[in-house]
Amino acid sequence: MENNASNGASALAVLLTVLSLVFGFLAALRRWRNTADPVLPPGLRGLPLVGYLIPFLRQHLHREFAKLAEIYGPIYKLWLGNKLWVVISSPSLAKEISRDQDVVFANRDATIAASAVTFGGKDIAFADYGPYWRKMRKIFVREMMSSSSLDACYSLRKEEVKKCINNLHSNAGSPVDLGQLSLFLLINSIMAMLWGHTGEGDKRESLNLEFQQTVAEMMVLLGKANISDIFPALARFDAQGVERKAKSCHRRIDSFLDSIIDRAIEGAAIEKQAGHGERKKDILQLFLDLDIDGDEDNRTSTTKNREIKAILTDILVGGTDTTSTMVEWVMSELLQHKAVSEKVMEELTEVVGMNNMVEEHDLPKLTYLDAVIKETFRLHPPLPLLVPRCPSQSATIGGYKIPKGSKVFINIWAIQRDPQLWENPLQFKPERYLENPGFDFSGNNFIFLPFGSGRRICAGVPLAERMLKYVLAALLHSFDWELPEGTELEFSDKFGIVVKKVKPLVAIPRPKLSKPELYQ
Ligand code: HEM
Repeated sequence: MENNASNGASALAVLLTVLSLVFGFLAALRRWRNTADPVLPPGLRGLPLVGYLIPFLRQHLHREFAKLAEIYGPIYKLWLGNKLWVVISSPSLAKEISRDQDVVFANRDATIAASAVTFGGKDIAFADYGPYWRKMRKIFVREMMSSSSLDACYSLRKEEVKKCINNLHSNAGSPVDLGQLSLFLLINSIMAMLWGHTGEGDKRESLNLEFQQTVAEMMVLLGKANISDIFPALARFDAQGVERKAKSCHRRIDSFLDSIIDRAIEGAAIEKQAGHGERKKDILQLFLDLDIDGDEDNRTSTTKNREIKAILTDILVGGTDTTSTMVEWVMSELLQHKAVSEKVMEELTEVVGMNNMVEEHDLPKLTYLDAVIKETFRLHPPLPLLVPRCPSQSATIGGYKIPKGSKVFINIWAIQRDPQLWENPLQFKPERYLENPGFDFSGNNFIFLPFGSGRRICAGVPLAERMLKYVLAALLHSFDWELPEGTELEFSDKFGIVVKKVKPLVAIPRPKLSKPELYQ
């Protein structure tokens, strides 16, 4: 009996020991899990809705984000409706996103306006990361942005720049809105490169003008803060009419591109019949000749045209407003900094001479102008938050959890003005790039990322670099620029798809080349 009782007591003791060990182990595991499981980044919680919306609508998003980083640190979160936004403001975290975990963060989160104008995400900028995006990006970079393709359409760019310089010369002494002038110059040059030969003909000028205006309208819509993006439940009301207007722009662009493609196909067929030899191709003709899919027989021409139209739209959207905005910022900084401006002029005189117009082959020798452009990119990046990324699965960044589907912004505006990374960051000092040549647009130096980084880095860098430098060199070498009497320079900016000057830069050109014939 006694034996039985003592056996029962020891069995109970063993059971209790085992149970306490199991519970202890489980509790330890839970504690370990709690510390090992990353949490969401710090940030705003439960603020009244308006608290979130005010910075969003105030159109100073990059500045508001930089202020919040001072409170919450280099990675923080914001809830907008049920959407999680994560803002990154340090080079090491930018590297984690766009280099170390590039594939996970290689998706975009297209806004309603962007979806409406990108042919259902058939473009490069908003296509999901995957085989389609890889194929289109490869074609774009290899066929269009290669040095030989860009050299081949130089004459088309040059003609537009010459026309612009000639017009300015005819109206010399009158004030010019430099942002507008360069936007139309960029749209014209890019249209010339895209379908320069196809677009020839009587109706070209009027069609181009109409198209120019539609593209400019589309830029405004793409940059507009849209409540429907924050609260998808409200999207069907399209309260601000952004979706309706974007679709209307898209229809006009679509039908314009259709007619251009039809004319290109007809033109090529006529030339072939007439037995004309190969003539120089514009980008559209290059594209039409390409076997985009490697499966040409099984695809309709409608699908192929849709893909071509999506890419043409990308080039127009990505390449015009960004570059023309930079022309305006560089010109503003030069008007503000006379000593810098004089050095640029000296370099142009030495490299190009007063008896010549600038040519693209002069550009590599203009190293000081190059530094001026970089310094302007640092202080006024046209896309201060890049194009937001969206993780395709949950990830850990800086020890914090970033859930799948969040919208991730890299605030390069804040990084490029951070006093811990840059000496006297608010000073305009091009010499920093001469002293330290380790800065370029490749996205490898994470304190300087005007074109982004990683696999979704800007696909148009080679063209952007050439066009920006060429247009600036031509404007600066052909004219002296001065502000109209009584006006002052102003540097405040406003957020949009591209961050622009609030007050447009207006300046007066005074011809300075040795002979008037040079302007013809
Ligand atoms: C000053 C001029 C320009 C600036 C500052 C600029 C900047 C940018 C930035 C920051 C991105 C996003 C990069 C990222 O997510 O890391 C981007 C993407 C892109 N840009 Fe540009 N860009 C410029 C000119 C151009 C030009 C001239 C073109 C076309 C010819 C172009 C085409 C594109 C395309 C297609 C993408 C999407 C790339 C992708 O998602 O794979 N850009 N650009």
